[in-house]
Amino acid sequence: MSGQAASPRALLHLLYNSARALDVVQTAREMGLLTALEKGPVTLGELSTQHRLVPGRLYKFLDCLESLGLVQREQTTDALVEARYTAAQGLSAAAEAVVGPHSLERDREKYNWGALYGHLPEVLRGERSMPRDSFDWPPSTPEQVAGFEASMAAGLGPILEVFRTHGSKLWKPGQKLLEVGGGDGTLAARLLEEHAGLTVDVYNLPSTEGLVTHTREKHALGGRLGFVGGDFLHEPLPGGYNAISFVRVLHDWPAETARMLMKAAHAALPSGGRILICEEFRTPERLAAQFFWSYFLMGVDSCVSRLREVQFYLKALTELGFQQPEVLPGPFELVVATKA
Ligand SMILES: C[S@@+](CC[C@H](N)C(=O)[O-])C[C@H]1O[C@@H](n2cnc3c(N)ncnc32)[C@H](O)[C@@H]1O
Repeated sequence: MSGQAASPRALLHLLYNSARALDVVQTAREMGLLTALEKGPVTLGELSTQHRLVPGRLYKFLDCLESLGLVQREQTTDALVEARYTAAQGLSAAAEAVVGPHSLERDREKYNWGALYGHLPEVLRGERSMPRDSFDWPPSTPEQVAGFEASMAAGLGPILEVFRTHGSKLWKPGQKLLEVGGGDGTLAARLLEEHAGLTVDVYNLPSTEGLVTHTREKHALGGRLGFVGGDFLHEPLPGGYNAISFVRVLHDWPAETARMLMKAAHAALPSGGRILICEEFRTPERLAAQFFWSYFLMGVDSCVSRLREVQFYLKALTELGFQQPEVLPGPFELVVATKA
């Protein structure tokens, strides 16, 4: 794949055809064509025989995928059936994540984005916002709290993976973690299942206590999964922990608040205690994955929701006196630093 961005005009043509483009991608996924293409190169002849498809029609179908930049074609003769195709590595996994049955995008559709759709001039002028009964930040009604935390838990996959990859380096038996803004406790529960000697307290707004209780019961975790109700904007973080984590929390707040929270963690940790920060650090691909929220949150001023470069955190942690800030690799990176 060239990896080059489409020209503005090409991109706009594709955007205009987005419903049809999705139909093509979904069909390719469902018919197993993406997997075959990813194992490629494969010729049009082979692909149409394997899947019992009409070569001339499949060629046009593959033109659609090629225009989207999802496959590359080599054509050295005039014979259509000899055209050879290769898909971008990771295409099947990407299609699964974005258009598959458990797609994050599908989950986002339940939010009332239609309240802004077609009204962006008023939204941008500050004359129209997301109705608070549709979405409030932080979530206010019990339904909003439960719906929001369930959405967050559904998107934990890449986070669980980075924690799993570095688990043996991160945790020692007997350690206690404070999971700040820890949602319904799903991440905490998964960490507890993987690390027998660990205990975790979720620190979250008091309104989420019932959700964490439910998670504790669902995973049969007893006293290993605790809950500390509080509001980190108005109270210090509690002490007594070896590590404090912020997972998809700091990016919701302006830089000053994010720094204030890292400072609160520094104050609460003992010497040798660690801060862990995991969220989507800003890259072009992640900005694209964030498109829905960039759009939706135009109507919600109380939620800053910005993807920050990882350097922001490394600099802030060093300035606060944390030592050896390190970026552990993974589908979302994990920043870890130690209090001197
Ligand atoms: C974007 S969610 C992330 C949830 C979870 N860490 C995850 O990644 O799935 C932000 C979390 O911060 C919590 N939160 C928001 N404002 C808070 C506050 N003032 N004090 C404590 N927690 C807060 C929310 O309730 C929510 O659980």
